[in-house]
Amino acid sequence: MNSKPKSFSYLFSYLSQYRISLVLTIFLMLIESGVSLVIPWFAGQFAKAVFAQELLFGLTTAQVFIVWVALFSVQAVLRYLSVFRLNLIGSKILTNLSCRLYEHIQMLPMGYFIDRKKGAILSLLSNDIAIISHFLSGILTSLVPSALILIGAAFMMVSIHSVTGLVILALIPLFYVVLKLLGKGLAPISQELVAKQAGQLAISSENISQIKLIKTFNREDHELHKFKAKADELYRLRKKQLHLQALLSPFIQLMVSCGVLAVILITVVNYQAGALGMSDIISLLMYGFLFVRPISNLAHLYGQVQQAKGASHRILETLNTLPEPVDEGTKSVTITGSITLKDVTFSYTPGQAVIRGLSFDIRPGQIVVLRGPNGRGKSTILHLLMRFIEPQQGTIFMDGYNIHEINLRALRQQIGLVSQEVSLYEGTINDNIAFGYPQATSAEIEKAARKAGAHRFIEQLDKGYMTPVGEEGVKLSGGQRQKIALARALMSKPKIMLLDEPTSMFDMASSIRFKDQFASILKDMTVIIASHDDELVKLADQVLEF
Ligand SMILES: Nc1ncnc2c1ncn2[C@@H]1O[C@H](COP(=O)(O)OP(=O)(O)OP(=O)(O)O)[C@@H](O)[C@H]1O
Repeated sequence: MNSKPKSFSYLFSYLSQYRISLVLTIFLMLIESGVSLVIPWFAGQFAKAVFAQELLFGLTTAQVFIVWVALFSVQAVLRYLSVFRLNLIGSKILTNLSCRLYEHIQMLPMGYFIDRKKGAILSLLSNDIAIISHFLSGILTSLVPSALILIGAAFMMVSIHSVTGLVILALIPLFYVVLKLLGKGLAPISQELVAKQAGQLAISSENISQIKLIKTFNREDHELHKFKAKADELYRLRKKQLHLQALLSPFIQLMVSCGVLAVILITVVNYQAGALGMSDIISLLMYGFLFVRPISNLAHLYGQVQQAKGASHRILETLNTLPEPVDEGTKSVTITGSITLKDVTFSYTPGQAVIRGLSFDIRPGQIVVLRGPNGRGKSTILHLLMRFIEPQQGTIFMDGYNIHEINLRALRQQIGLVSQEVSLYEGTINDNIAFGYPQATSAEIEKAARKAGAHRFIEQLDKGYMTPVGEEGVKLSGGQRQKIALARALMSKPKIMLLDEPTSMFDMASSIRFKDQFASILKDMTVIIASHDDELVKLADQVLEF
């Protein structure tokens, strides 16, 4: 994994993957721009022939018009092809970059997710990525043909009449200065707008996932008020942005119109002085008008750059966050289940240790109960063993190996975890039980479900194991979800089983059955249970009090 910090230019490296397509598209654009530049020249030649009462290249007037229509048609077809191809490249960048970012986000340590709202991460993968891909493909759509037309038209004008050409060229730095001045105000607004949009997405995503809570406490009005306040903030920012953007366009229009007027004046004066012919005037005016499109394209591009800067800042911050070292740790050991903690200290917030200097030894196959009041750090210990979080001091050993030496994937493969908040995926019960072991047969799934005490309720469902559980398992009860989570953890036959309040949602009968069959359900495993349940304490070989 490349740990060198990635900068804005890294995003441009995505363009290099589409070299051939880009070269082809730029080639199409060059031809299109060439055709656009030929048209005024052709008009001038045509006018010259008409005034001289001669045939243009030996063509009749009707044939000249056919050539003209042909030139316009070629221009239209080339424009269609180049715009389509560029948008296609933009979509490919969008797909590629979002997959790359998603891959990276998945590999980030839990700390990244603890510190951020879900909506803010979703906004990275949707809003920010879309802004960047539009920018990357748009920069070429606008920059290449616009620059070419500007240079080509300026060159043609200078070659027809140097003074006129130079007046137009003098407009370019002036245009740049105006753009820069307006852009100064536009840049922070655009960046703030993108950040605020992400914030609003974060709020709505959180509210929708907490809708039950909002309804329970009749907080709809309050939440709506909060949402409206954010929406108003966004509106005010958008208004400012629109105001500046709206100023940009007439300013540019004004400058371009002044430029065209200057061309008209100069050409008329020169025509009267006999320095220019009518055909030159026609060509010069057409080249003058040709300037309008690239200049407004460049102004639009400038606005896009400001937005892209904000979006890229957040994307790069995420891409520069180091992923979990999943492939580090050379030892792919098969653990037997012995665990040692030596002077382990851990804090979520610097200076506020949740666990301080903790040491204990657990032998393979032991049942250990972590007992203590709420908030003492029982779940935190389970998360340290999973390496979701890392201790600031001390060492954790498994089978005598420092867990940093054990390959992280191999380590997690051998540990089962049933969390306090059970997470199920949208899919069937079958899919959920086989989540960590997709090659499982129906018989294996049923066996795990029986052990977890889930088989009976599953059997009673219309579609049995093929019953969809809904998003996050909403279609199942809390106890049913807990049983499925237990079956899922049992499927991979872990050597260490971590259970966080495993029976908290079980009914009395299920709870008794679980405790009665505890030894056979969790046979050959080291079991660590965080629990307040005194009945479970009776099953323990070791009780660690906090
Ligand atoms: N992601 C987090 N960020 C900051 N503090 C946290 C985080 N998770 C837990 N804590 C804090 O760490 C402490 C220990 O939490 P933990 O969940 O490990 O306790 P617990 O003993 O399992 O509690 P319970 O019996 O209620 O399940 C608590 O004070 C909690 O506020």
